[in-house]
Amino acid sequence: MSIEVRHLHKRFGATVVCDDLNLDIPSGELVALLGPSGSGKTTLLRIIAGLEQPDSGAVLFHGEEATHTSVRERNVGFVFQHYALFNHMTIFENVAFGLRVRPRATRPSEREIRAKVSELLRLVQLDWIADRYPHQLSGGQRQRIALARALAVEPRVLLLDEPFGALDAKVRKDLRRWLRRLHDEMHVTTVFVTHDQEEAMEVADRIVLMNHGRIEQVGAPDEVYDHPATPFVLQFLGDVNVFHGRLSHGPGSPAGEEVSYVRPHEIEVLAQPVPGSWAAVLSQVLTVGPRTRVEFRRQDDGSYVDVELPREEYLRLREHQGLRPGATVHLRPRRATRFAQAA
Ligand SMILES: Nc1ncnc2c1ncn2[C@@H]1O[C@H](COP(=O)(O)OP(=O)(O)OP(=O)(O)O)[C@@H](O)[C@H]1O
Repeated sequence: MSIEVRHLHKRFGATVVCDDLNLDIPSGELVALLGPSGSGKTTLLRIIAGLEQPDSGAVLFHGEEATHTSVRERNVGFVFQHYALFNHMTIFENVAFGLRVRPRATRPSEREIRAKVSELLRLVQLDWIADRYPHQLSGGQRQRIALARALAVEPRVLLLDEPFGALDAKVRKDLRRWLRRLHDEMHVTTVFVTHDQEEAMEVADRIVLMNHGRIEQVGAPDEVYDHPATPFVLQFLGDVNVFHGRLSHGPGSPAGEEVSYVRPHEIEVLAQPVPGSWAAVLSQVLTVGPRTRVEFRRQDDGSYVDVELPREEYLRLREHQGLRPGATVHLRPRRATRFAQAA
């Protein structure tokens, strides 16, 4: 089921939350809505679901106008950050619920319900806890059951709002991979909201970057990371050093103020100066796992520069070049991104 969003506008009082949003989601795709808090991700998701009405604009499901159809007619499955399972029902009954409440005419038989629920519990790898109650499950297990429950009614679209937001980092990581595999098996068109760029990059086919109610860029994870359309996208997708003034680069660059962005892993640390390098003094070293983050202070203007190196590389530089706090080195950006300045 494809989803199209056309010229969507929504405001709450004076706050513009959707500012002329346009988006095409092909059938079977897994799309992440990524952006900072308040950028309008949840509102867009709720408008797609039918839980919220836009002020103007349209939502189309499979080419058909769905803007004013009810949630039920849209046949969407939801999972929220804190998905309330029914505590007095077993896991099996929780997953079966959506099928049991169907009108008699479309309700599957008891045998079909049993087969369907067992299949879904196997799919989320929790068939062995069918007889337990929600309070006997971990947070991660509960979210997997929430997904199984959403999938039971065979939704045309799956909408997930920060589904792993309340879980700890390790469980989140496991569930991301699991969601990706599940999606590859099911191919249900899925839209999921996150403010975590790593989660979006790891899970999604395409990322929709939102900022202040607008879409800044839509693209595959590599595409948005390697070719960010705006400074916002570049800064949101990872740490970056911002340099004002000219960096050394070929002739023909425009005169006047220029802003360049260089990611910490795109800076070389050299013992000797080369054209375009800056002398800098090492001020701090921080190692987290396999990566070492080194903070330098430029000698020319006193600004700070973050450099990230593989830990082994840092240890080698420390051993052979005396790279430790107080040492002077030369830094050269390997790659810089610049944006055309608004006139
Ligand atoms: N029902 C509402 N009434 C009034 N303002 C609202 C309502 N829902 C959302 N807003 C406002 O709209 C803006 C966008 O909210 P939304 O929840 O869509 O953003 P978000 O990107 O999902 O943020 P978060 O990641 O914090 O959930 C916010 O400023 C929010 O306060």
